[in-house]
Amino acid sequence: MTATTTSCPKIVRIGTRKSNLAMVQTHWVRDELQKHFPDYQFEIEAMSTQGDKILDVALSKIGDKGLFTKELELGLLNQDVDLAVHSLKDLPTQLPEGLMLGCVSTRENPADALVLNQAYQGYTIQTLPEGAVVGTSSLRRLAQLRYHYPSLVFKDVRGNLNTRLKKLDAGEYDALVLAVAGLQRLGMGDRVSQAIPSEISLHAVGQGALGIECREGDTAILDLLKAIEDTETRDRTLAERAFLRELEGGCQVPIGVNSEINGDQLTLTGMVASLDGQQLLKDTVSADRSEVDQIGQELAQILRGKGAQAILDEIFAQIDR
Ligand SMILES: NCc1[nH]cc(CCC(=O)O)c1CC(=O)O
Repeated sequence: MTATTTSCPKIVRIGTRKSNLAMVQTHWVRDELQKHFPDYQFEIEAMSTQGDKILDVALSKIGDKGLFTKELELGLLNQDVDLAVHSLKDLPTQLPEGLMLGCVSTRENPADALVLNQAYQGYTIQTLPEGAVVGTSSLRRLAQLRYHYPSLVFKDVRGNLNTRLKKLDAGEYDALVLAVAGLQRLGMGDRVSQAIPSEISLHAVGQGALGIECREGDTAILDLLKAIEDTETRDRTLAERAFLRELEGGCQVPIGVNSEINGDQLTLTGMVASLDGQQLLKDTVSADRSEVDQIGQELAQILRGKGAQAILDEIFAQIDR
């Protein structure tokens, strides 16, 4: 018998959705981990989630709590996978018992993107003509754009990114509003006609960042995840998530944010808007970046003081949560 020289590789199983975007993101995570830990073997386990199966119903009508994450979380709890890669935007602010947000990795441009039909090239969100048909499935985008541009016509759009772009190119819409990050990650950054300024559209909590979920206290996995953590993105998105959690909103309510870090200061701007575009409440809180939860909670309290709860209660009454 000859002694073997290679030790058995440690296997880490990574759970993901099957969508193109999810697969691109997960391959990135896998490649990064592999670079840092050449002795490990990383395997990808792709699963369908509820949100991938229900494609014909407006997201805002289904409610969104865990729509894109539940199956992956079950995989973690059942020990079928060791970590799950999510678009942080789709990860609920309250995680199931026994699971935690293990790390947040680098963020792409978190802004919303204006994508135009050929006949509308050259326009911006500010110059689109009255009556132009803008497709979005997000109540947050809808409420803010209605507030600023009441003469545009808004129409729901569903399906994966390619389906949506096909509908746009076929003339069903004159423009779409999508996340810059998703288009960039899929190599379609050239379809972004405009990154919509944050004065017009505050992005979704966590937009453009990846959140990696794992079992609570799984120190072996948490040690690996430290290698791909981006601490600035982590602090910004933790403050954003604290804000959303305090308002008890999911990704399908008209709540938007913007965050930045300058030195030790973290600045968080947040807004809550009514669906008809009549009301839009907005404010900003700055504090030391170590105070992520307090920043998010304080901003939520300020907006509550201005009347945010009444706006949200009316919306919650319409959405099946
Ligand atoms: N809710 C769907 C979703 N989840 C993540 C992204 C894009 C990438 C990201 O925001 O990280 C999208 C599509 C979109 O909003 O256009």
